[in-house]
Formats: sequence, C-alpha cells, structure tokens
Amino acid sequence: MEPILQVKDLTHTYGAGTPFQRSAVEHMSFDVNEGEFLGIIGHTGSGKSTLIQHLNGLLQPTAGEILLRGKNIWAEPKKIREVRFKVGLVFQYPEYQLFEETVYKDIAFGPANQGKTGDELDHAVREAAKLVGIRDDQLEKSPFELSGGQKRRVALAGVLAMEPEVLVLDEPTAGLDPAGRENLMANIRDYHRNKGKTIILVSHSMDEIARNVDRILVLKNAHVLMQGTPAEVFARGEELLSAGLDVPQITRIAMELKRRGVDIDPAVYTVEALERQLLALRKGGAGC
Ligand SMILES: Nc1ncnc2c1ncn2[C@@H]1O[C@H](COP(=O)(O)OP(=O)(O)OP(=O)(O)O)[C@@H](O)[C@H]1O
Repeated sequence: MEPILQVKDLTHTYGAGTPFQRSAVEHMSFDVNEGEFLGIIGHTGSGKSTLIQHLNGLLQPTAGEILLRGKNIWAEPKKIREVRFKVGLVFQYPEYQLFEETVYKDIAFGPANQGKTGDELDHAVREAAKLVGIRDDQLEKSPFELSGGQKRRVALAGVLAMEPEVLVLDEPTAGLDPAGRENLMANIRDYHRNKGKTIILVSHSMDEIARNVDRILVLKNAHVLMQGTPAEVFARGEELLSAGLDVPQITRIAMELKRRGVDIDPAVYTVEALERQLLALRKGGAGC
C-alpha cells in the first residue's frame, strides 16, 4: 500500500543567502504508512519542529518534496489550505492559542473555517470534545476557567474536530505532571485505536515514545540518524547514548545488566519483556 505521507530528500534552510543561514533539516527522507503511529525524537535543535511544519505546508521546502497520498503538497499552492485540514498540526503549548469566549466556540473555530455548519459542526465539536475527555457541561465555560491540562485538551479537540487524516503532535505532554501526561497519552492512544488514524508524535521522552509508537524516527543535527521499530532502534542503545540521546529506563537497566555480565538481550523496552528474560534466565539457572 502507498504510504500516506512521504518525505523525500527534504532540506530547509532558514535565512538562506544571509549571513545567518542555517539548515535545520538536511536531506531527510522517510515514509509514514496509513494508520501508523510514528514517533519522532531528537535533541533540542535537531530539526523536529522544522520538519513537522513541512508536513502540512506551514513551511515550504528549500529543496525536496512532501507527498500526501502520492501527490506533492506544493503542486498546486492554492490548495495548500486543504492540506492543512488533512494534516492537523497541534503545536507545542497549543493552549496559548485559545481565544474564543467558550470552549465550544474554540473547538468549533477550525471545523467552521472548513465549511462545517449546523448539525455537522455540532457533531464534530461534541465528538472531538468526547475524544479528549471534555465533558458536555464544560463546553459553555470560558476556556480560561479550565486547568492547564484541560485547556490543552480543548486545543487538541479543535484540531480533531477538523477530522484530519494525519494528526501531528508537537510535544503534546510538555509541562504536564506525570498523571496529566499519562491521561493525555491514554486519550491519544484511544483515538489512534478507535479511529485508526495516522499519528506523528514528537517527544523528548524516550519512555513516552517507547510506550506508544509503532516506529521511531531519530533525528540528529538536521539528519535522520536512524529509523525503525522500537525494538530495532533500542537494539542500537549504545549508539543512541553516544549520540547524546536517551534510551528508555528499562533498556538502560537491561544494558547495565548486560555490562555486568548477565546474559540478556539489552534491546528491551517494556517491563514485561525484561521480566520474561529474567524469568527465563532463572529457569535456565535452576536447571543447571
Ligand atoms: N524561525 C527560525 N529562524 C532561524 N532559525 C531557526 C528558526 N526556527 C528554528 N531555527 C533553528 O533551526 C534549528 C532546528 O530548530 P527546530 O526548532 O526545528 O528544532 P527542534 O528539534 O524542534 O528543537 P526543540 O526540541 O528545542 O523544539 C535550530 O538550530 C534553530 O535554532
């Protein structure tokens, strides 16, 4: 099946032709499959935000292409608005962009712009609110009466209400406490499971990435350093650490056990997988 999104030899240079010229993305290529949950990780300044702003045409490539269902999104620049509806981008700290007087109106802003009216608009708003755990009685409140985590849910609902084919989330859990982070990720996982939509998640947290995604893209200094399933990427734990990146806590423990001579495969990233290996070792030992 054709990938839903293809990034082909993408380069983006800020301030091209000026003394401040800087390439934030250089020759990046990768595909995103329909229904996939892709995680993007990389240290600060590695190019994550620049990359994802190309996926819905907020930034235009200096070189290379973005294909959505096989079509270059800039083939007809006048239609870039449609691309922005199909690829929904939720920025970092999106709650700062809430401005309407009620939660309902804020969620309705995007889908109304898309041309939805009447029952269709009402359904889109209520459905999106439900997906992110905003109750009906909160819809008529001012967004400013809500907690930080709830405000963020409202901003996310505003994008979901546009029913994007691809949802791109830039650090959706930044600044939330551990319970808030896990609650929001649970909503995002449910959305992925129930709607089967493609999600691209940018995160600084290897643990968050490891727990949620099907495939990982690791960026370093404007390039793709590696890509693969979590098992494939974490099998290269030493390389990640020497590139100044993190590994999930479980992988770190497994790597340390391996270093101490325990006969273990360090490419594990879930408690269950580590437990299985340790139990197998114990059984093996008991049989000796
Ligand atoms: N508007 C801009 N003008 C000039 N340079 C920029 C601009 N935006 C980003 N950069 C530079 O491009 C590089 C990549 O930045 P980008 O924000 O894409 O990285 P990032 O991986 O998202 O970082 P973070 O994790 O801190 O959000 C950085 O060196 C940054 O300083």
